[in-house]
Amino acid sequence: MTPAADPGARDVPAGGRAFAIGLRNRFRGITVREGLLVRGPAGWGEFSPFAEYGPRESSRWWAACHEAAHRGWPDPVRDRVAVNVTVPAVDPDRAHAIVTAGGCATAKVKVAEKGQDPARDLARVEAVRDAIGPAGKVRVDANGAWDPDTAVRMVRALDRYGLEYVEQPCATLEELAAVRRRVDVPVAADESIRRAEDPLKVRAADAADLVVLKVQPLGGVRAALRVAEACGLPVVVSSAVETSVGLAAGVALAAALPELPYACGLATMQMLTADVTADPLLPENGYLPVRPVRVDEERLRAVEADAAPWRARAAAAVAAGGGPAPGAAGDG
Ligand SMILES: O=C(O)CCC(=O)C1=CC=C[C@@H](O)[C@@H]1C(=O)O
Ligand SMILES: [Mg+2]
Repeated sequence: MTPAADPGARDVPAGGRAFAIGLRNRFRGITVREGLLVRGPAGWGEFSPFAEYGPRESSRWWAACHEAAHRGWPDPVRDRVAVNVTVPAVDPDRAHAIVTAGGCATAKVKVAEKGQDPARDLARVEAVRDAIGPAGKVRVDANGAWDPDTAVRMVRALDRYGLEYVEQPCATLEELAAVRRRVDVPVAADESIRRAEDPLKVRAADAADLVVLKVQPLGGVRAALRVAEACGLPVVVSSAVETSVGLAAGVALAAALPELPYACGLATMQMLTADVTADPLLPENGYLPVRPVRVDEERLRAVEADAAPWRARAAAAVAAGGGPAPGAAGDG
């Protein structure tokens, strides 16, 4: 759903509660995750667009928060969701420890970090393969940082350790398609899918074997389900590194998809140093349970931040959502 399609999504929160929670390792250039939690008749919703996102793009994040708080989600077709452990662009020892502690049969490894030597990607993926064992699955995510030649070279080199797929090796659809023709490893589109019309473009360009969908950037669970349907490609649901409140929306999407052939990127609670619930959405034996999340007042108070700037961001997002469908692409 676009924000404009749900008149209720135009309600600005009066009583939202802001949070600021540290990250265990620097991820996507940030060390603190911030956002607003809003309570409605259907439960809690999370509004946590990254700092650089303007009102138009944030309007979809607001629509997702509003859906969670005021409508709830479609019925699940499964009661648990297989997940991957997420490995930031850390040194091999740390990567090994994260995978061992993660207890998942699939690992997603960040590569192509700005300023890092490619040899560090190889060492990190080698350590991850060692930690997860020969039967485990290893996928890598370059966040669009490689040019096609570098992507082909790096994917072939990293595939020495056995890759399940490579996520967003390059920035554009044309580049993804070119890489896809030249490597045997499947290609996943992530940043290429942020708007409702994007999946059709990904298909038309033959740019990907599968797509990564995130609930907040796409404007909610129902909106993401429609994107999945329009796309016709296998879906991996991934988080935007949210509290358990935001993660629950990702789990709801994964639980409602008719097919779920890959582990999802929803085991990100362990990347944060605290949560807002007494019962965080953490994997058990590589799976997240499909269940509601109850906010714990004491835990929320321990990470609470000034809500005024966040209410202002939400108000700006609501105002921007009334216009034409948001158009700015970006990394969620
Ligand atoms: O998919 C995962 O394993 C965890 C989530 C994740 O990697 C991401 C979450 C939020 C922002 C992104 O930079 C990043 C991604 O690119 O997929
Ligand atoms: Mg990604």
